[in-house]
Amino acid sequence: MALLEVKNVDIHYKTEKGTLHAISNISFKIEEGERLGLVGESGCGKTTMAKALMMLLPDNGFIPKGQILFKGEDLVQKSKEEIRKLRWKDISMIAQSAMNALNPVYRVGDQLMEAMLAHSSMSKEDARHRAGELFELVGLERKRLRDYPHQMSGGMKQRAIIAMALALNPALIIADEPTTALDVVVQDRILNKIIQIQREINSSMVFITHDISVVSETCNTIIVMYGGKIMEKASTRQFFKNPYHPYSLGLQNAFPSLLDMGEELISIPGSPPNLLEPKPGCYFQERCPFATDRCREEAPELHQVEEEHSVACHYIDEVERFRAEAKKRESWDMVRDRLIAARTEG
Ligand SMILES: Nc1ncnc2c1ncn2[C@@H]1O[C@H](COP(=O)(O)OP(=O)(O)OP(=O)(O)O)[C@@H](O)[C@H]1O
Repeated sequence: MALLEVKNVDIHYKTEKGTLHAISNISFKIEEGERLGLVGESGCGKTTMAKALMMLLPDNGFIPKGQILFKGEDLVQKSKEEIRKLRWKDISMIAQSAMNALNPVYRVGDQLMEAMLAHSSMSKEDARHRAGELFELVGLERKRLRDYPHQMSGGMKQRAIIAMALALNPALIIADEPTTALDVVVQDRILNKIIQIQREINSSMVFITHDISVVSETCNTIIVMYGGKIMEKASTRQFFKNPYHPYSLGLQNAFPSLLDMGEELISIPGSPPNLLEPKPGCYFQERCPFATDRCREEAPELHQVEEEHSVACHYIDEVERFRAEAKKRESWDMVRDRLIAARTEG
């Protein structure tokens, strides 16, 4: 049995303008010790998915369909109290704005101990000892336990938050852009630290990022999301060697560290779909250089293309041509022209 299995999940938000379909029919599994990267542009539903795994959706968010099975038990059906017991101890989260999550008027060490005492039967003495160990583990001096948040740099605060997320050896860690707010050198060090600890405690991890180059370095498996749907799902190795989906090809063009020296950066023209009024067909078709009438009418299912590699595109047989053409700037310029023409007509 997988540690986590997300099965046919939809997530909606009630808004003044109607129901927003943030996640549509998403399924994936995470095995013990696996690191899964959820990737996509802003607004594609990554944070919504992460919050759902912690059952921390805002009040207007709900799950009308599907199951989130953690160790075989459906989190969607659990009571608030049952979920509260799982948080931190079994599933923990390093949130996007984690650094601001520390309470400014309490010492950081006390906050760490409090989190441990609230979610386990540890004695105060054990918690104090463990807090010291954790600080050292994330690369902070023990004496920093006595600091208030304002006495720490951004990187130190983020390390303290990571210590908190790892305190009770959770089986699943959800890291939502855990280093975005930090400078690049610190980012790298902290990412390495998170993975080193994740390996030591053999937890599984969902790693959320808009930057696929981060996934290439940190994850075993990758899911590319677009408009709240899965476009491509593969082992990281497969994905970077043999990407299929035109959106994945576009993302790979847009990240410098994945390109060979000298290749130019090409961004994907246009913006993600309006999820308040989802259109039929493939969500990516407006921005896809290869879209046909079929793509405008019929939404593609996820097809398996290789072992543990699935793609939601009608034209997987044409992947060789797509790969060659997606490398050319003209292919994407043509999309830009098409979008401008559509806007002028509209
Ligand atoms: N509380 C909310 N109420 C209404 N709509 C929301 C709410 N939170 C998110 N959304 C919408 O749900 C969709 C998915 O958003 P989400 O934040 O999950 O995406 P994301 O990929 O994590 O983006 P980012 O990287 O910017 O956080 C977007 O269209 C967003 O506007």
